[in-house]
Amino acid sequence: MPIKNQAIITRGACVTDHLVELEGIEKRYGRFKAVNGVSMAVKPGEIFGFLGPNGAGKTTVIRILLDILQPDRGRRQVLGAESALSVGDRIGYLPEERGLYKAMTPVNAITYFARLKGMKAAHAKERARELLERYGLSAVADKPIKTFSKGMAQKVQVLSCVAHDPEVVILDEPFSGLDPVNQQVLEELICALRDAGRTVIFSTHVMQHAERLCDRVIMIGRGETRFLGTVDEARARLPRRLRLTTDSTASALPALPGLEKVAEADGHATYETRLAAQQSVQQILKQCLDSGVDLSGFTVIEPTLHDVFVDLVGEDARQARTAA
Ligand SMILES: Nc1ncnc2c1ncn2[C@@H]1O[C@H](COP(=O)(O)OP(=O)(O)OP(=O)(O)O)[C@@H](O)[C@H]1O
Repeated sequence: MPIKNQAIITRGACVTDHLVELEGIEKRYGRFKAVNGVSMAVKPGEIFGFLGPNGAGKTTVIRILLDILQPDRGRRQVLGAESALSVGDRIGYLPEERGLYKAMTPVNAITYFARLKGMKAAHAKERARELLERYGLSAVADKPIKTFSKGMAQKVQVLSCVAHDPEVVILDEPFSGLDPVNQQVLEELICALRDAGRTVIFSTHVMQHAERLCDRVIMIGRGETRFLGTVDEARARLPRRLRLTTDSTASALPALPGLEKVAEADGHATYETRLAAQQSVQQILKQCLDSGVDLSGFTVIEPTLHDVFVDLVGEDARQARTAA
């Protein structure tokens, strides 16, 4: 299938190398401001993560992007168009609310959605069978969806939104409801889309998926951007930590930044300290040995995207829960 992505899109007099752009998006529901000044841009071929706790505004922003909702303020463009509706055949969208015609078979459902996006019937059916085979559903390809588990039906819905080979794929919480094996299958599908030159945007609050898949992420908390950048840039926001295991007492340890006991078992205690950006681990170990500390182990802990999420939007999540 030909790759339709254009590296550079001309929009009126303006040239942009972004497939998707949002600028200063604001949205109120009544008096409640759900989105407050979100700006972001997605480049061709990127996997881009929309991250945030429940109620952060992810679905609202995605719906604004797709012209399903109107913003109160701000500008958007998708594939060079001001309205995603005018380039709908080049977009694949998995909405947060799942829904398929239960009496249909997966082959017919995928064929139906591909035809709505402009594919010829025979080609759409061939593509449906090929996808079902590739993603482990060929044995049930001709069974009614009403006999499927929730996860199987969700896989069919994901395949329905990529069957027409869209340039941009937008998936709202695609991993929710899938077991670990099918989460892995979905990760493979997202990587296959990226390898074929497609652009994928997905929302999630499970950081491990974003950490493994995303080139860049936006973290939203209570409608506001808390972070925008690469996964490495996100992780670099937090210090590495050094974990030390010893049977010496805490008072024997040298004064280390943020030192705290994190575990105790069989006469050994484990402590953690923060490492400064360029600080050498050897230097701290030497300090310990010079102080007569009997170390039985040490580990350097790199911050994860989950740690950054908790640090940046954990408070937003707690406040949203209190307000609910
Ligand atoms: N139609 C609506 N009317 C009033 N408030 C709404 C409406 N839709 C969403 N909201 C509120 O706007 C905020 C953002 O909702 P949104 O669904 O965009 O968040 P989200 O990040 O996708 O959340 P989740 O991860 O739970 O799906 C929430 O506080 C939600 O209650």
